[in-house]
Amino acid sequence: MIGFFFVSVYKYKSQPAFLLFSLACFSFAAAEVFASIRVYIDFPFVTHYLANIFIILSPLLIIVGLFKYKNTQNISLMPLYCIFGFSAFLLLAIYPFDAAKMLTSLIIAGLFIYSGYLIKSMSFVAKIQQKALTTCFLVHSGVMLLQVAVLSIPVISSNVVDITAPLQIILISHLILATLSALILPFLLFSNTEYTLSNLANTDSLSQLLNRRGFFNKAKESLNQLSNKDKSVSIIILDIDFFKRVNDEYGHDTGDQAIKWIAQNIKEQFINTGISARIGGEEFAILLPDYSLSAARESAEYLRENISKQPFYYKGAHINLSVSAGVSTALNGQMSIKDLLSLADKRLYLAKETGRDKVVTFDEKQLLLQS
Ligand SMILES: Nc1nc2c(ncn2[C@@H]2O[C@H](COP(=O)(O)OP(=O)(O)OP(=O)(O)O)[C@@H](O)[C@H]2O)c(=O)[nH]1
Repeated sequence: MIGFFFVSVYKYKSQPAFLLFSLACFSFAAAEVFASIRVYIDFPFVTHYLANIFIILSPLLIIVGLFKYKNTQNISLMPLYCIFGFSAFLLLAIYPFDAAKMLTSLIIAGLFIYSGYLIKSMSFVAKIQQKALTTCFLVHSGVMLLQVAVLSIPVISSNVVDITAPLQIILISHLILATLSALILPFLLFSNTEYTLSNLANTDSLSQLLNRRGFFNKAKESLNQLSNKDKSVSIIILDIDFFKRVNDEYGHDTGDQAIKWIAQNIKEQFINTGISARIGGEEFAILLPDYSLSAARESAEYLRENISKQPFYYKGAHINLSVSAGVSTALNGQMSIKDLLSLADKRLYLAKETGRDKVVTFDEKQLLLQS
Protein backbone atom coordinates (compact mmCIF):
# COMPACT_ATOMS: atom_id res chain seq x y z
CA MET A 1 0.00 0.00 0.00
CA ILE A 2 2.83 2.38 0.84
CA GLY A 3 4.40 1.43 -2.51
CA PHE A 4 1.21 2.46 -4.32
CA PHE A 5 1.15 5.67 -2.30
CA PHE A 6 4.69 6.47 -3.51
CA VAL A 7 3.62 5.70 -7.12
CA SER A 8 0.77 8.20 -6.83
CA VAL A 9 3.17 10.82 -5.43
CA TYR A 10 5.55 10.10 -8.31
CA LYS A 11 2.71 10.56 -10.84
CA TYR A 12 1.89 13.88 -9.23
CA LYS A 13 5.41 15.24 -8.68
CA SER A 14 7.39 13.40 -11.40
CA GLN A 15 10.33 13.15 -8.98
CA PRO A 16 12.28 9.91 -9.71
CA ALA A 17 13.08 9.47 -5.99
CA PHE A 18 9.43 8.59 -5.30
CA LEU A 19 9.38 5.96 -8.05
CA LEU A 20 12.50 4.40 -6.51
CA PHE A 21 10.92 4.40 -3.04
CA SER A 22 7.81 2.71 -4.44
CA LEU A 23 9.98 0.08 -6.20
CA ALA A 24 11.76 -0.50 -2.87
CA CYS A 25 8.38 -1.24 -1.23
CA PHE A 26 7.32 -3.57 -4.06
CA SER A 27 10.70 -5.30 -3.94
CA PHE A 28 10.28 -5.85 -0.19
CA ALA A 29 6.73 -7.21 -0.74
CA ALA A 30 7.94 -9.51 -3.57
CA ALA A 31 10.71 -10.87 -1.33
CA GLU A 32 8.21 -11.62 1.43
CA VAL A 33 5.86 -13.39 -1.03
CA PHE A 34 8.68 -15.49 -2.52
CA ALA A 35 9.97 -16.44 0.92
CA SER A 36 6.56 -17.31 2.32
CA ILE A 37 5.64 -19.73 -0.50
CA ARG A 38 8.54 -21.96 0.60
CA VAL A 39 6.01 -24.04 2.55
CA TYR A 40 3.92 -24.72 -0.60
CA ILE A 41 6.45 -25.18 -3.38
CA ASP A 42 9.89 -26.70 -3.64
CA PHE A 43 11.55 -24.33 -6.05
CA PRO A 44 14.56 -22.83 -4.18
CA PHE A 45 15.57 -20.58 -7.07
CA VAL A 46 12.38 -18.57 -6.53
CA THR A 47 11.76 -19.10 -2.81
CA HIS A 48 15.38 -18.62 -1.74
CA TYR A 49 17.46 -17.00 -4.46
CA LEU A 50 14.90 -14.47 -5.76
CA ALA A 51 13.63 -13.79 -2.22
CA ASN A 52 17.19 -12.87 -1.15
CA ILE A 53 17.82 -10.78 -4.25
CA PHE A 54 14.61 -8.77 -3.81
CA ILE A 55 15.19 -8.21 -0.11
CA ILE A 56 18.68 -6.81 -0.86
CA LEU A 57 17.24 -4.70 -3.67
CA SER A 58 14.81 -2.97 -1.32
CA PRO A 59 17.32 -0.94 0.84
CA LEU A 60 19.48 -0.42 -2.26
CA LEU A 61 16.57 1.30 -4.02
CA ILE A 62 15.94 3.41 -0.91
CA ILE A 63 19.59 4.56 -0.95
CA VAL A 64 19.50 5.38 -4.70
CA GLY A 65 16.18 7.22 -4.10
CA LEU A 66 17.75 9.26 -1.29
CA PHE A 67 20.62 10.22 -3.60
CA LYS A 68 18.13 11.28 -6.28
CA TYR A 69 16.13 13.24 -3.68
CA LYS A 70 19.32 14.99 -2.50
CA ASN A 71 20.08 15.73 -6.16
CA THR A 72 23.68 14.64 -5.63
CA GLN A 73 25.23 14.69 -9.07
CA ASN A 74 28.87 14.14 -8.17
CA ILE A 75 28.37 10.87 -6.25
CA SER A 76 28.83 7.70 -8.26
CA LEU A 77 26.28 4.95 -7.69
CA MET A 78 28.69 2.38 -9.16
CA PRO A 79 29.77 0.95 -5.74
CA LEU A 80 26.08 0.21 -4.99
CA TYR A 81 25.57 -1.53 -8.34
CA CYS A 82 28.79 -3.52 -7.73
CA ILE A 83 27.54 -4.62 -4.29
CA PHE A 84 24.31 -5.78 -5.87
CA GLY A 85 26.01 -7.58 -8.79
CA PHE A 86 28.51 -9.25 -6.51
CA SER A 87 25.78 -10.35 -4.04
CA ALA A 88 23.63 -11.75 -6.88
CA PHE A 89 26.62 -13.69 -8.23
CA LEU A 90 27.69 -15.06 -4.83
CA LEU A 91 24.13 -16.02 -3.84
CA LEU A 92 23.70 -17.92 -7.08
CA ALA A 93 26.35 -20.35 -5.84
CA ILE A 94 25.03 -20.79 -2.29
CA TYR A 95 21.28 -20.01 -2.37
CA PRO A 96 20.01 -23.46 -1.26
CA PHE A 97 22.11 -23.27 1.94
CA ASP A 98 21.75 -21.38 5.23
CA ALA A 99 24.95 -19.48 4.40
CA ALA A 100 22.89 -17.57 1.78
CA LYS A 101 20.51 -16.28 4.49
CA MET A 102 23.46 -15.19 6.62
CA LEU A 103 25.18 -13.42 3.73
CA THR A 104 21.93 -11.68 2.77
CA SER A 105 21.36 -10.52 6.35
CA LEU A 106 24.94 -9.19 6.57
CA ILE A 107 24.61 -7.25 3.31
CA ILE A 108 21.27 -5.77 4.40
CA ALA A 109 22.68 -4.83 7.83
CA GLY A 110 25.42 -2.88 6.04
CA LEU A 111 22.92 -1.18 3.72
CA PHE A 112 20.70 -0.20 6.66
CA ILE A 113 23.66 1.34 8.51
CA TYR A 114 24.46 3.34 5.37
CA SER A 115 20.80 4.40 4.96
CA GLY A 116 20.75 5.57 8.60
CA TYR A 117 23.93 7.54 8.00
CA LEU A 118 22.44 9.12 4.85
CA ILE A 119 19.24 10.17 6.64
CA LYS A 120 21.25 11.61 9.54
CA SER A 121 23.50 13.62 7.21
CA MET A 122 20.61 15.09 5.19
CA SER A 123 18.85 18.31 6.07
CA PHE A 124 15.27 17.82 7.30
CA VAL A 125 12.99 20.22 9.16
CA ALA A 126 11.21 17.41 11.04
CA LYS A 127 14.12 16.69 13.40
CA ILE A 128 12.32 14.19 15.67
CA GLN A 129 11.15 12.10 12.71
CA GLN A 130 14.65 12.30 11.22
CA LYS A 131 16.07 10.85 14.46
CA ALA A 132 13.29 8.23 14.53
CA LEU A 133 14.05 7.08 10.97
CA THR A 134 17.81 6.96 11.62
CA THR A 135 17.09 4.88 14.73
CA CYS A 136 14.75 2.57 12.75
CA PHE A 137 17.49 1.88 10.21
CA LEU A 138 20.13 1.28 12.89
CA VAL A 139 17.87 -0.97 15.00
CA HIS A 140 16.91 -2.81 11.81
CA SER A 141 20.55 -3.41 11.02
CA GLY A 142 20.98 -4.71 14.60
CA VAL A 143 18.07 -7.12 14.02
CA MET A 144 19.77 -8.31 10.83
CA LEU A 145 23.01 -8.99 12.69
CA LEU A 146 21.04 -10.82 15.38
CA GLN A 147 19.51 -12.93 12.61
CA VAL A 148 23.02 -13.88 11.45
CA ALA A 149 23.90 -14.88 15.02
CA VAL A 150 20.73 -16.98 15.41
CA LEU A 151 21.25 -18.65 12.01
CA SER A 152 24.80 -19.56 12.99
CA ILE A 153 23.74 -21.38 16.20
CA PRO A 154 22.86 -24.73 14.47
CA VAL A 155 26.08 -24.49 12.46
CA ILE A 156 28.39 -24.12 15.46
CA SER A 157 26.39 -26.18 17.93
CA SER A 158 26.99 -29.92 18.13
CA ASN A 159 23.37 -30.55 19.27
CA VAL A 160 20.23 -30.14 17.20
CA VAL A 161 18.82 -26.69 18.04
CA ASP A 162 15.37 -25.42 17.04
CA ILE A 163 15.68 -21.74 16.06
CA THR A 164 12.15 -21.36 14.65
CA ALA A 165 10.81 -19.31 17.56
CA PRO A 166 13.61 -16.66 17.64
CA LEU A 167 13.51 -16.46 13.83
CA GLN A 168 9.75 -15.79 13.95
CA ILE A 169 10.28 -12.98 16.46
CA ILE A 170 13.04 -11.54 14.23
CA LEU A 171 10.73 -11.76 11.20
CA ILE A 172 7.97 -9.88 13.04
CA SER A 173 10.39 -7.12 14.18
CA HIS A 174 11.68 -6.99 10.60
CA LEU A 175 8.14 -6.34 9.30
CA ILE A 176 7.36 -3.77 12.00
CA LEU A 177 10.62 -1.85 11.42
CA ALA A 178 10.25 -1.91 7.62
CA THR A 179 6.66 -0.62 7.85
CA LEU A 180 7.65 2.08 10.37
CA SER A 181 10.50 3.26 8.12
CA ALA A 182 8.21 3.33 5.09
CA LEU A 183 5.71 5.46 7.04
CA ILE A 184 8.24 7.94 8.46
CA LEU A 185 10.12 8.48 5.17
CA PRO A 186 7.26 10.22 3.26
CA PHE A 187 6.49 12.34 6.35
CA LEU A 188 10.11 13.57 6.40
CA LEU A 189 10.10 14.39 2.69
CA PHE A 190 6.74 16.16 2.79
CA SER A 191 7.61 18.27 5.81
CA ASN A 192 10.61 19.56 3.81
CA THR A 193 8.39 20.34 0.81
CA GLU A 194 5.87 22.14 2.99
CA TYR A 195 8.63 24.17 4.65
CA THR A 196 10.04 25.18 1.24
CA LEU A 197 6.59 26.21 -0.03
CA SER A 198 5.82 28.20 3.10
CA ASN A 199 9.22 29.93 2.80
CA LEU A 200 8.49 30.81 -0.82
CA ALA A 201 5.11 32.25 0.12
CA ASN A 202 6.59 34.37 2.91
CA THR A 203 9.86 35.51 1.35
CA ASP A 204 10.60 38.32 -1.07
CA SER A 205 12.65 36.79 -3.85
CA LEU A 206 14.69 39.94 -4.62
CA SER A 207 15.83 40.96 -1.14
CA GLN A 208 15.49 37.54 0.53
CA LEU A 209 13.81 39.33 3.42
CA LEU A 210 10.27 38.43 4.47
CA ASN A 211 7.48 39.84 2.28
CA ARG A 212 4.45 41.67 3.71
CA ARG A 213 2.58 38.43 4.42
CA GLY A 214 5.66 36.85 6.02
CA PHE A 215 6.15 39.99 8.10
CA PHE A 216 2.66 39.81 9.59
CA ASN A 217 2.92 36.06 10.21
CA LYS A 218 6.30 36.27 11.94
CA ALA A 219 5.41 39.44 13.82
CA LYS A 220 2.23 37.86 15.25
CA GLU A 221 4.16 34.73 16.21
CA SER A 222 6.84 36.76 17.95
CA LEU A 223 4.45 39.05 19.85
CA ASN A 224 2.44 36.05 21.06
CA GLN A 225 5.52 34.60 22.73
CA LEU A 226 5.33 34.70 26.51
CA SER A 227 8.79 36.30 26.77
CA ASN A 228 7.51 39.34 24.81
CA LYS A 229 4.41 39.88 26.97
CA ASP A 230 4.22 43.38 28.57
CA LYS A 231 7.21 44.56 26.52
CA SER A 232 7.44 47.68 24.36
CA VAL A 233 7.12 46.83 20.68
CA SER A 234 8.57 49.14 18.07
CA ILE A 235 8.28 49.27 14.31
CA ILE A 236 10.61 51.08 11.93
CA ILE A 237 9.41 51.78 8.38
CA LEU A 238 12.13 52.70 5.95
CA ASP A 239 11.83 54.05 2.42
CA ILE A 240 14.62 54.79 -0.07
CA ASP A 241 14.71 58.49 -1.02
CA PHE A 242 14.25 59.52 -4.64
CA PHE A 243 14.46 55.93 -5.76
CA LYS A 244 12.72 56.70 -9.04
CA ARG A 245 15.82 58.71 -10.00
CA VAL A 246 18.05 55.66 -9.44
CA ASN A 247 15.90 53.65 -11.84
CA ASP A 248 15.69 56.49 -14.35
CA GLU A 249 19.42 57.31 -14.31
CA TYR A 250 21.01 53.88 -13.93
CA GLY A 251 18.31 51.46 -15.07
CA HIS A 252 15.97 49.04 -13.35
CA ASP A 253 18.65 46.38 -12.87
CA THR A 254 20.77 48.82 -10.84
CA GLY A 255 17.61 49.75 -8.91
CA ASP A 256 17.11 46.08 -8.04
CA GLN A 257 20.70 45.78 -6.83
CA ALA A 258 20.24 48.91 -4.71
CA ILE A 259 17.19 47.31 -3.05
CA LYS A 260 19.29 44.20 -2.33
CA TRP A 261 22.06 46.36 -0.87
CA ILE A 262 19.69 48.19 1.47
CA ALA A 263 18.19 44.82 2.48
CA GLN A 264 21.69 43.54 3.24
CA ASN A 265 22.34 46.53 5.52
CA ILE A 266 19.06 45.87 7.34
CA LYS A 267 19.82 42.15 7.71
CA GLU A 268 23.29 42.78 9.09
CA GLN A 269 22.00 45.15 11.73
CA PHE A 270 18.82 43.38 12.79
CA ILE A 271 19.49 39.70 12.18
CA ASN A 272 19.35 38.83 15.90
CA THR A 273 17.04 41.53 17.22
CA GLY A 274 14.24 42.19 14.76
CA ILE A 275 11.91 40.84 12.11
CA SER A 276 12.85 42.49 8.82
CA ALA A 277 10.77 42.60 5.66
CA ARG A 278 10.42 44.28 2.30
CA ILE A 279 6.79 45.35 2.47
CA GLY A 280 6.62 47.36 -0.75
CA GLY A 281 8.70 48.33 -3.79
CA GLU A 282 11.38 50.36 -1.97
CA GLU A 283 9.81 50.19 1.47
CA PHE A 284 11.05 48.06 4.37
CA ALA A 285 9.71 47.32 7.85
CA ILE A 286 11.52 46.12 10.95
CA LEU A 287 9.64 44.90 14.01
CA LEU A 288 11.58 45.11 17.26
CA PRO A 289 9.71 43.10 19.91
CA ASP A 290 11.52 44.45 22.96
CA TYR A 291 12.52 48.02 22.00
CA SER A 292 11.44 51.30 23.54
CA LEU A 293 10.83 54.27 21.24
CA SER A 294 14.23 55.79 22.03
CA ALA A 295 16.09 52.49 21.48
CA ALA A 296 14.27 51.99 18.16
CA ARG A 297 15.03 55.58 17.12
CA GLU A 298 18.72 55.06 17.92
CA SER A 299 18.78 51.88 15.80
CA ALA A 300 16.98 53.57 12.92
CA GLU A 301 19.41 56.52 13.12
CA TYR A 302 22.37 54.14 13.06
CA LEU A 303 20.99 52.38 9.98
CA ARG A 304 20.15 55.66 8.20
CA GLU A 305 23.63 57.03 8.85
CA ASN A 306 25.29 53.82 7.75
CA ILE A 307 23.41 53.87 4.45
CA SER A 308 24.03 57.53 3.70
CA LYS A 309 27.74 57.51 4.56
CA GLN A 310 28.77 54.50 2.43
CA PRO A 311 28.10 54.73 -1.32
CA PHE A 312 26.58 51.87 -3.19
CA TYR A 313 28.72 50.60 -6.09
CA TYR A 314 27.36 48.72 -9.05
CA LYS A 315 28.85 48.18 -12.52
CA GLY A 316 31.25 51.10 -12.06
CA ALA A 317 28.51 53.44 -10.85
CA HIS A 318 28.93 55.10 -7.48
CA ILE A 319 25.50 55.99 -6.12
CA ASN A 320 24.74 57.87 -2.92
CA LEU A 321 21.56 56.56 -1.40
CA SER A 322 19.65 57.84 1.58
CA VAL A 323 16.62 56.57 3.45
CA SER A 324 13.80 58.13 5.48
CA ALA A 325 12.25 56.33 8.42
CA GLY A 326 9.20 56.49 10.67
CA VAL A 327 9.18 54.81 14.08
CA SER A 328 6.24 53.89 16.30
CA THR A 329 6.03 52.13 19.67
CA ALA A 330 3.32 50.65 21.89
CA LEU A 331 3.02 48.17 24.71
CA ASN A 332 2.58 44.65 23.32
CA GLY A 333 -1.15 44.05 22.90
CA GLN A 334 -2.14 47.72 23.14
CA MET A 335 -2.13 48.29 19.39
CA SER A 336 -2.45 45.89 16.47
CA ILE A 337 0.57 45.37 14.23
CA LYS A 338 -1.40 46.96 11.40
CA ASP A 339 -2.10 50.12 13.44
CA LEU A 340 1.49 50.32 14.64
CA LEU A 341 2.64 50.00 11.06
CA SER A 342 0.32 52.74 9.82
CA LEU A 343 1.47 55.07 12.65
CA ALA A 344 5.10 54.47 11.61
CA ASP A 345 4.06 55.03 7.99
CA LYS A 346 2.49 58.41 8.91
CA ARG A 347 5.80 59.42 10.51
CA LEU A 348 7.71 58.20 7.47
CA TYR A 349 5.51 60.46 5.36
CA LEU A 350 6.42 63.36 7.65
CA ALA A 351 10.11 62.51 7.22
CA LYS A 352 9.66 62.69 3.45
CA GLU A 353 7.67 65.92 3.63
CA THR A 354 10.20 67.67 5.87
CA GLY A 355 13.38 66.96 3.94
CA ARG A 356 14.13 63.18 3.75
CA ASP A 357 17.28 61.37 5.03
CA LYS A 358 15.88 61.49 8.58
CA VAL A 359 14.14 59.43 11.27
CA VAL A 360 10.81 60.66 12.67
CA THR A 361 9.35 59.40 15.94
CA PHE A 362 6.49 61.83 16.59
CA ASP A 363 3.60 63.47 14.72
CA GLU A 364 4.15 67.24 14.95
CA LYS A 365 5.04 68.55 11.54
CA GLN A 366 5.66 72.08 12.89
CA LEU A 367 8.31 70.83 15.30
CA LEU A 368 9.98 68.92 12.50
CA LEU A 369 10.05 71.96 10.26
CA GLN A 370 11.61 74.05 13.05
CA SER A 371 14.32 71.50 13.86
N1 LIG B 1 14.29 48.62 -9.65
C1 LIG B 1 13.17 48.52 -8.96
N2 LIG B 1 12.40 49.60 -8.78
C2 LIG B 1 11.27 49.50 -8.06
C3 LIG B 1 10.87 48.28 -7.50
N3 LIG B 1 9.71 48.48 -6.84
C4 LIG B 1 9.39 49.80 -6.99
N4 LIG B 1 10.34 50.41 -7.72
C5 LIG B 1 10.40 51.79 -8.13
O1 LIG B 1 10.52 52.63 -7.00
C6 LIG B 1 10.14 53.95 -7.43
C7 LIG B 1 9.40 54.62 -6.32
O2 LIG B 1 9.15 55.91 -6.73
P1 LIG B 1 8.35 56.96 -5.89
O3 LIG B 1 7.19 56.29 -5.19
O4 LIG B 1 8.03 58.10 -6.80
O5 LIG B 1 9.33 57.40 -4.76
P2 LIG B 1 10.81 57.95 -4.79
O6 LIG B 1 11.29 58.27 -6.15
O7 LIG B 1 11.63 56.98 -4.01
O8 LIG B 1 10.64 59.28 -4.00
P3 LIG B 1 10.41 59.46 -2.46
O9 LIG B 1 9.96 58.16 -1.89
O10 LIG B 1 9.35 60.49 -2.35
O11 LIG B 1 11.69 59.91 -1.87
C8 LIG B 1 9.29 53.77 -8.71
O12 LIG B 1 10.02 54.30 -9.79
C9 LIG B 1 9.15 52.26 -8.84
O13 LIG B 1 9.15 51.85 -10.18
C10 LIG B 1 11.69 47.15 -7.72
O14 LIG B 1 11.42 46.03 -7.28
N5 LIG B 1 12.82 47.31 -8.45
